[in-house]
Amino acid sequence: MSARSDGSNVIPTQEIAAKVLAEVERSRISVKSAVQKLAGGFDYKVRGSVHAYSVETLKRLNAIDYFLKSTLKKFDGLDPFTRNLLRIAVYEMKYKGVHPALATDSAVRIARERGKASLVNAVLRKVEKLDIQAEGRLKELSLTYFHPEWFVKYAIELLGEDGALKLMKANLRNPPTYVRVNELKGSVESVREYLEKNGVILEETFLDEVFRVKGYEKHPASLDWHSEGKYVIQDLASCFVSHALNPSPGDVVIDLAAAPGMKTAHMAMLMQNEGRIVAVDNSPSRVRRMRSKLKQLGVKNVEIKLGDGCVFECEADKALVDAPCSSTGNYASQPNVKWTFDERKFRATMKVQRKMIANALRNADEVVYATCSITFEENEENLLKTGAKILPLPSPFGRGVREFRGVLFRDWEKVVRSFPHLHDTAGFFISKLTRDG
Ligand SMILES: C[S@@+](CC[C@H](N)C(=O)[O-])C[C@H]1O[C@@H](n2cnc3c(N)ncnc32)[C@H](O)[C@@H]1O
Repeated sequence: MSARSDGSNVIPTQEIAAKVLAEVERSRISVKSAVQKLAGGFDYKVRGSVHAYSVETLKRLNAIDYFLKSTLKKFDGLDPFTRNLLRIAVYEMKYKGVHPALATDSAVRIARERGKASLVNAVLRKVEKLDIQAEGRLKELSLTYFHPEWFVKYAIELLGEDGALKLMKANLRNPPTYVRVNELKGSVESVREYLEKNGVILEETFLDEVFRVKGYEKHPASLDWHSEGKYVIQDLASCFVSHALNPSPGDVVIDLAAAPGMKTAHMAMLMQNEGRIVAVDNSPSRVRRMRSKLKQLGVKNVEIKLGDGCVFECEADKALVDAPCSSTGNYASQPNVKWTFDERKFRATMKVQRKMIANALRNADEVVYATCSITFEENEENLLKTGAKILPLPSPFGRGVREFRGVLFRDWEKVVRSFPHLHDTAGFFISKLTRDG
């Protein structure tokens, strides 16, 4: 822990969180990676508190920036640290329940070292007196529920107003934590016993190897067996994806968007480390992460390939396309995506998704196509456009969308959807395909 220059020993959570947000903005890395990079030397409680400050601020970015832009015309032109320090202070005074004078004082103290104390003080004193005055229903919902206007409109069309509001509220909660036992390294019973002995309260799910964490003294990710790869933290709907493909020990499986390897590792476990999985991804840094993750988890039947999943060739029995997507089902754990995914990225991503589906069907007889997106276009409509034959999947969650904006999807009862507000999971779409005819 570094002492402050004024001699106090207070850990400057706001200061580190402002640095984390500036880093997320600059290098587009996740909050988790930025916290690791900038607060890795602090104990897990400090890291947890910096993470919470950063994530909670990011979740409400549109409303926080509304206050700041109403007060300071040149807000976007500020240096990244000061801009994000102001955001943290506004989060504290408007949404965290910190007394405005206290939030302002701590921000001003931090800004003083950088010669920005009077600016920060003046802005925050004005913000304190401001309320949101939204014009129109969409804008009002957007600023009240902290989602972009286009998403509010889209979610209302897809789910009705009641469903959309419930989804947006669920996106603001901390996502539930699920633990998946890695049976390549330990039995379900031994891991369960270990976690319970360490004060983790577990609840069974419909999958034998997955538990929901109901409470803990220390977060399961901070315990030794997690570093030893005996279990991973993985969303329940994400775990269902590998079961949907149902790989057997003798199979050859191709995973066309594999990094960082959570589902590859799960499939390796279901295959008891036998057969062969070819795991492809086009991101060198994510492939590096996958390599070390698979090693940590004791996975031995995987060939890792840096390549383009849209064209990669490998004859296989089964293929998984866990496609790059808008992450609209993952806003609870990745709130920064809400503010960065635009129309151009949507179009480019959907093109990749369709190419990957077509390539998977060229290489394998059975394909599972999954996304963590809630949009009809990335899911049901993509399947219509690729002309694949859809095989029925059992659903532990809900079913697909039958019709959206005049497009009919007849096979809606064969595919699976999960939603944060309905199933306490990320929003996933999961489907099983084969070649037509
Ligand atoms: C949803 S993530 C995959 C998560 C992974 N299946 C898991 O369970 O850990 C999508 C992945 O697709 C990769 N990707 C994007 N475009 C690609 C392409 N053209 N070829 C291969 N991989 C691609 C991204 O780098 C990212 O790792």
